[in-house]
Amino acid sequence: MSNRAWRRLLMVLLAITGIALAWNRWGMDDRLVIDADSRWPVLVTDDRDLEGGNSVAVLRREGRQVVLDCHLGAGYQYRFCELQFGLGEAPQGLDLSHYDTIEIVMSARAAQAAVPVRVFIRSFHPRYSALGDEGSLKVHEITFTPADYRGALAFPLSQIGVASWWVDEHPLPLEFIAQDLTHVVSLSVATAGKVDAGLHTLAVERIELHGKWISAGTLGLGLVGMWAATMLVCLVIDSLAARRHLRRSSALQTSLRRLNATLQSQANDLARQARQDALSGALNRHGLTEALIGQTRLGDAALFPAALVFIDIDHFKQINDRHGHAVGDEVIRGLAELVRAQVQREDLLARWGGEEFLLLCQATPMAEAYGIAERLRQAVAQADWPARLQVSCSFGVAEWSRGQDLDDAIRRADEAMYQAKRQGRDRVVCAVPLG
Ligand SMILES: Nc1nc2c(ncn2[C@@H]2O[C@H](COP(=O)(O)OP(=O)(O)OP(=O)(O)O)[C@@H](O)[C@H]2O)c(=O)[nH]1
Repeated sequence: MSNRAWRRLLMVLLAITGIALAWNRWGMDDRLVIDADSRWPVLVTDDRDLEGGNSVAVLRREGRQVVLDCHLGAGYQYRFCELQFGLGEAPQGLDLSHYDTIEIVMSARAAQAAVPVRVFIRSFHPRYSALGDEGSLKVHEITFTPADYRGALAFPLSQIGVASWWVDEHPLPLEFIAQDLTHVVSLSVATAGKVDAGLHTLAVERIELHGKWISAGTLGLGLVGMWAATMLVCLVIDSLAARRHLRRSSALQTSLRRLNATLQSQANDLARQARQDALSGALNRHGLTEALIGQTRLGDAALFPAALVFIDIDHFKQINDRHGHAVGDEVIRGLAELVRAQVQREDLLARWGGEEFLLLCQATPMAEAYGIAERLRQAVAQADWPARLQVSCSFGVAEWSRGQDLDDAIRRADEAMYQAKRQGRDRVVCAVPLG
């Protein structure tokens, strides 16, 4: 992905994150109202079914309020009256877990005085609840005095903990004694414990639950997931693209390397062709000059005194005329091979003209050069030539000493070779007679 695409993606993710967080903070409200007009059925209960219980609960409606008149009797130890809103049938009930605040607008009086009340939330759980047995529902409980809050109290729903007496009566593993509001069956307001007998009036105007469709925690997790998933997908796309790019560039590199090698070998061929005679494989004049420049770098001592041997095939025209140019070519090639086989590696052999070769022997005095030429002459005479030819060569030998002009030395060798021709061919003549 390009930098621009990354920047755009980051902007989009930041915008989504910002909008979602702001919406969660100031919007996404979920509100549940429980009052006289809401759809929840209302009923009252008292302790008359219990041992000695003689409290009497009466339900009535007064304007917008649901009122419980409770004649709290002293017969039962834990006397009570209760006003209950049925929120759902067990086992499903109603899920209140996503609400975080509860607001209660109500009053509670007894003998003209403010009294405390209890709020119960009962919920079902298959681990400890049985269908049809209200006593098996988990009881969450909080006690407060409405008058202390001027009749309107709002607090976090998490403050309504599991009733301690319920925990005592239900010895369960720890994970089952925490608040659980996922399957709420009822929400009640009841007289508090240990209040005096007599007439108690509990008037509930409204109970409201507030929350968010999505809790801040869930939203945070969702946003982190969105960032992580997007980054992961982008990184995978990027790494696939990088691998594709790498494959393409390595293929390109390979073909460039091959092309380079081909060009290099062509350049080497061309350089060799520029220095070499194609027919005989010996150096050409330019090649000899270059080779000599290379030799002079090694120092004069390695080169001088050098011997120049001019070699010319005798009556070569006749060979061509009688046996054709192809045979003539073979003789030229054969002579070059024969000379190379007879001399040292450092000696330089160049094709000087049609059937003429120039051999340059380094650090070779005249007497030794004469010996080399004579050996070559005999080798030519004894060699097997195509078409059973009898081939001979004339040799002219001259010395090239330090400080002497090379062209001069070549001319002297050439003249010596012509002298050999004149003297009857198939012989070696030195430019300076040997002592
Ligand atoms: N086959 C062949 N012939 C060549 C080549 N280059 C030159 N020649 C021939 O070599 C012959 C040289 O002839 P000449 O210079 O008269 O010398 P020659 O016949 O060897 O006589 P002498 O040198 O006097 O012994 C010519 O006929 C050229 O055409 C070549 O590359 N291939």
